[in-house]
Parts: sequence; structure tokens; C-alpha cells
Amino acid sequence: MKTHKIGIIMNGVTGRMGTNQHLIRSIKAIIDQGGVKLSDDEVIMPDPVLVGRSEAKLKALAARVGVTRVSTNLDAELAKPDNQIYFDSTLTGQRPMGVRKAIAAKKHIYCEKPTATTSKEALALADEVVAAGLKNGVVQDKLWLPGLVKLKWLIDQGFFGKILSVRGEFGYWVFTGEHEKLQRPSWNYRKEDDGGIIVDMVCHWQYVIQNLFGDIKSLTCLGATHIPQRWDEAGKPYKCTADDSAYATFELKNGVICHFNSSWDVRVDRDDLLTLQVDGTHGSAVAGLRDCKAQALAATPRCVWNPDIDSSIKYKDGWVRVPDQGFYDNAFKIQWELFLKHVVTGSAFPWSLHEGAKGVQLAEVALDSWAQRRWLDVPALK
Ligand SMILES: NC(=O)C1=CN([C@@H]2O[C@H](COP(=O)(O)OP(=O)(O)OC[C@H]3O[C@@H](n4cnc5c(N)ncnc54)[C@H](OP(=O)(O)O)[C@@H]3O)[C@@H](O)[C@H]2O)C=CC1
Ligand SMILES: O=C1CO[C@H](CO)[C@@H](O)[C@@H]1O
Repeated sequence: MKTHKIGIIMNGVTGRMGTNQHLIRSIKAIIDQGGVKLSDDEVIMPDPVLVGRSEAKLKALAARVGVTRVSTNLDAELAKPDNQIYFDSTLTGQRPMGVRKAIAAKKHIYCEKPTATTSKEALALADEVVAAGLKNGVVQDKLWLPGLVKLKWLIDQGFFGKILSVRGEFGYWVFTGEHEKLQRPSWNYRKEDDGGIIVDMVCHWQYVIQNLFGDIKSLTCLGATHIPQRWDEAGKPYKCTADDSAYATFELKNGVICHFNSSWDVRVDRDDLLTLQVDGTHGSAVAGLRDCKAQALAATPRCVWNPDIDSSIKYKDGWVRVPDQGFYDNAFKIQWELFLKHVVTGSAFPWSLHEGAKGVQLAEVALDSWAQRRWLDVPALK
């Protein structure tokens, strides 16, 4: 058996995403399954080093997960030739600094979204990594959610006929922290720390829309900070300076209209924390994170508006569940496996830093639209 051992510097691994999605559910899960199989006699085996600023935190995490290498010295890890990949899930504002150091050290780059806080910076990083001839990628996890995979399958089959519109509803109630344990880090609600739901979520909507429905021509976005005060990790009240809700409409070049509501101030009365309803001339579907239900034209009830009587139609009964097509692995893990294969074999990996920059740009245009209170075109990223 030929084993390609790949050292991976995991910077920001002590954070929520770094620990749960990237270390435990991706890299550790890949190690536990015996690596990424290339053929019957060839395998890729990740060898992570957990990097951060608190040695105690890193050691505790390593012991919990069963990893041996930890370090608080990023430069020393970058100097080691066996560490071939630099992965970054630190705070968004920290990302360009770490990525640039790793480019200088000739490491392949994989990182969380958003890749930077401005499109200028995101594009510069994308250009620098290409100029250095390094493989690179950005997390676009929603593409591998089972619900969205099923939706894509319906699109590819032509189930919808002509797609007319898409309604994305994302969000849940995030407790203020006054009386409850925090669900999300407090920096998410402070603009000065690169927080805000537009920066956080619009980059997801960019790649979801582009990959499933088409290229975005223009948008309008209204943001809001509905909750002006929250309580931080230390239980101290702070002023919320970042948007916690966004109401955005995207017009695509092919005429499809997509409207996405994103909010941390809504209570959930839907099948999932993210639902996407797609309506087309021949059918409709509603995808959640894992499931997807569909209604074909032939099964569409004849609705008649009459608020004076109870409806004889049970609207929710007219949908069928799109069946599973096999086992759906963790979305982050699937993308990690594809990236590792890309690094070792050169296989295709289109989810590059350049693609990530498009997400940063869309969030930037959305913020501008909100500030200017008008529709804005989304220029092609050079
Ligand atoms: N793809 C997706 O679905 C999601 C992506 N994200 C993205 O992932 C990134 C991390 O988010 P999340 O895990 O929620 O954040 P956390 O606050 O939980 O984690 C932040 C990480 O960055 C480290 N860090 C914080 N400040 C500094 C600093 N000054 N210098 C160096 N390291 C620092 C922290 O280290 P320490 O432990 O020492 O404090 C920690 O490891 C963000 O860019 C976010 O946009 C977030 C949520 C979902
Ligand atoms: O995709 C995601 C799921 O939700 C979170 C927001 O509540 C985001 O931070 C994240 O990027």
C-alpha cells in the first residue's frame, strides 16, 4: 500500500468551525476511516498539526481528539517541508495574514469563508496564490448538503421546466446571552470585529446561486440590526454594531429571481434552519439541509382564494419526499477529501480562492446596496 502522508497546518482549530467541522468531523474522521482511498493500493493520510495561540487549549483538544502534534509557533510549522497544506479557520480579519505567510512558505492553501473582509483583499490573495503556483480552495460546504444535492439532481433532470424563482429562508433565534448560554461567538455582532450576517451568509448565497441557478446580474439588500444589545462570553453587555438580519433579492442573468432572508432574530416554523423553495413551470421543490420535497405540475392543487371558509386542501400533503440516493457524508469532509485528492493527484477542484472572492464581492455589493438604498449591478470579478 502506498501512503501519501500530508502534513496539514490547522490554524484556528480551537474555534467552533475548526474543532467541530474541520478537525473532528473531517480530518479525524478521514484518519479513522483509513485515509482517502485513491485506489486499492494507494491512500492519502492527513497528518494534522493543531496551531493556535493557547497551548493549553491546543493540548486539551489534541488529547480529546487523539492527535499528537500541536504548536503555538506558526512560523516554525510553516518552515517544515512535510506540512504541505495550510488551513485557516481563524477569525475572518486574521485570514489574509496567515494565508500570505503560508503562500510565502509555498504551502497549498485551503480556508474558511469569507476569505477576506474586502473583495480587493480577497482577489489579491487569489492572485498571489495562483502566481505562486499553489493549489488552493475555499470552503463552500452548502454544495454538499444532502438537501441541496437532491435539489441539484432535480434541476439536472429538468424537473422544474423553466425555473422562475427561488426563495431562501435562513435563520433561527440566537439568544442575546443575557440569561442564556451563547450559541455563537459575540464577535459575530460587532462590525469592528468583522461580524455581521451579510458578510457571513451572502458569500454562501453567492456560490449556492451560481452553482444551482445561474450567474447574478444585480441585487438589492436591506440589512438591519434588530437587537441593539447582546451579552458577551464574559457576560458583559455590549452594543451590537453589525447587521443581524438581511433581506436580499438577486436578479440572475437568465431572468430567475432569488430572494434570501437571513436572520438571527427569527423563530423557526419551517422544516429546517435553511430552506430553499424553487418554483418552475413544471414543478416546485423545497430543500432543507438534509431533505427535499417536490410537487410536480400534475400534482399541483387548484387553489382558490376564499378566507371565509377553512381550506379543503391540505397544502402540505401535496408534496413527495425526494428519495435518498445513497449515503450522504458530512459536507465539510467531502470537500476536504476532494481538496486532498486535488493536492496529491491534481484532480479538478473548482472551488478556488478566486471563487471565494466572488462571495466576498457579493457581500460587499450587498452592503453598498443597503447603504445607498438602491439596486446595484454585480460586476464581473476580473
Ligand atoms: N462554512 C461555514 O459554515 C462557517 C464558516 N465560518 C467562518 O469560520 C471562521 C471562524 O468562525 P468560528 O469558528 O465561528 O469562530 P470562533 O470565534 O469560534 O473561532 C475563532 C478562531 O480564531 C482564533 N482567533 C481568534 N482571535 C484570534 C487572533 N487575534 N489571532 C489568532 N487567532 C485568533 C481563535 O483562537 P482561540 O481559541 O485561541 O480564541 C479560534 O481558533 C470565520 O471566518 C467564519 O466566517 C463560521 C461559521 C460557519
Ligand atoms: O453556514 C453557516 C451556518 O450558519 C451560520 C450563521 O448562523 C454561519 O456562520 C455559517 O457560515
